Amino acid sequence: MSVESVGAASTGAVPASAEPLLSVEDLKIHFPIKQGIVFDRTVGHVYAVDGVDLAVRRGETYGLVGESGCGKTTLGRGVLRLVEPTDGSVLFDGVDVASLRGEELRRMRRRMQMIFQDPLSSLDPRQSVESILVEGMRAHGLDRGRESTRQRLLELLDSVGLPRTSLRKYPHEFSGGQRQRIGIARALAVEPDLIVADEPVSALDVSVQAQVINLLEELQEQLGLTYLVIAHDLAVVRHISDRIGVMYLGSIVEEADSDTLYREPRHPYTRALLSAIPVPDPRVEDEREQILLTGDLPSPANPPAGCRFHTRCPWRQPERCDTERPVLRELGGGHRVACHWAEDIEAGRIRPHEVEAELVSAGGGVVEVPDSVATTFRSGGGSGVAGP
Ligand SMILES: Nc1ncnc2c1ncn2[C@@H]1O[C@H](COP(=O)(O)OP(=O)(O)OP(=O)(O)O)[C@@H](O)[C@H]1O
Repeated sequence: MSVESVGAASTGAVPASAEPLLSVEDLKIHFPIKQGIVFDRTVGHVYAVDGVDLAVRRGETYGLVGESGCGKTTLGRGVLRLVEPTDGSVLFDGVDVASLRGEELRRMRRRMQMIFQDPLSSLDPRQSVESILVEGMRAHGLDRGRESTRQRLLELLDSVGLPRTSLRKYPHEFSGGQRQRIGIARALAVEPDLIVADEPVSALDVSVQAQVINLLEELQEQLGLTYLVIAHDLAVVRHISDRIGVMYLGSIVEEADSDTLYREPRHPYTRALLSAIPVPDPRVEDEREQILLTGDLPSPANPPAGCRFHTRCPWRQPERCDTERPVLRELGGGHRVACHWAEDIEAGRIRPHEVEAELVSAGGGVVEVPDSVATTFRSGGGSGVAGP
């Protein structure tokens, strides 16, 4: 079963009026770059997360997508306060996470759990499944006597579709998909409200990806969970998300409900990402236009001034794009975009530049470019974001 065979996307399940469980406001996470014999000199910063605003509603799945290195994992870790933010705030259930200390922080942490990309490296190979699951319960005072703990462990195994005989086994005795189920059971063991899932299926065979995604969706329905799902794969994000935020070099450049984002992408970067996804019908595939990005992702240690995307943008307008950083602004219906020219591009008032003399047809062949139709661009480095 491929990701394509996952049930219908869960778009629009949570009303826009629903209150946010998680609000991230102008979050910045900058890592110092140290030099010197004892690394005592700060010579710069990696601007991994550089002004992110987003809100995840209760019961919703918010998908965060972007190419490798754009800051998705750092943002997820910042939300859980596994890394200290440089600036901005993270509100969980209305409480500023940075204000919490000691017991209060520990209690808040129970309510926010993380699922990791590689279950093998996130599970201790020396611990049995029982010990992995009990550890978190014990830390949060949820192991209430031998018999009820055992009952709870069996329930957890049932809920993630693992055999009850799994308790005495060790991570290496399971397949990749089963190990991810152990990771999910470990997160569920402490009864969280929010799960941050960082590339939850990208280390798995395509054949088991859909099973794990379906499991996450079923658990959400049964337990009323809220998800922040981080992925570089647009197909995974589309199928699981109610809303999607597209990240580029430390900030969100576009946000909309899942259907709207795929139907009407308004930021040049999102347009390029979506146009890179192959269409199964070969006739449509041959004829459609593809925007392939030129150049690589700039270094987050030295991001471009103005719009972070201007160095790769086919619609760049020199003065303003090079100097003025666009804010994430509302276009209506909850669709937000950080581009000065979104309306002009949509209306065709601004045409894309011809960045190279030749075009690549989506079918792969190089074609001559008539001057007037320079909407397809030859890739200089690829987007790095996978299609379905
Ligand atoms: N602890 C750290 N110290 C210094 N730089 C870091 C640290 N953690 C991450 N970075 C840098 O921050 C940037 C964003 O990294 P991050 O892992 O958040 O991106 P990502 O979008 O999740 O990419 P990937 O999908 O490859 O994990 C990268 O340039 C990375 O090298």
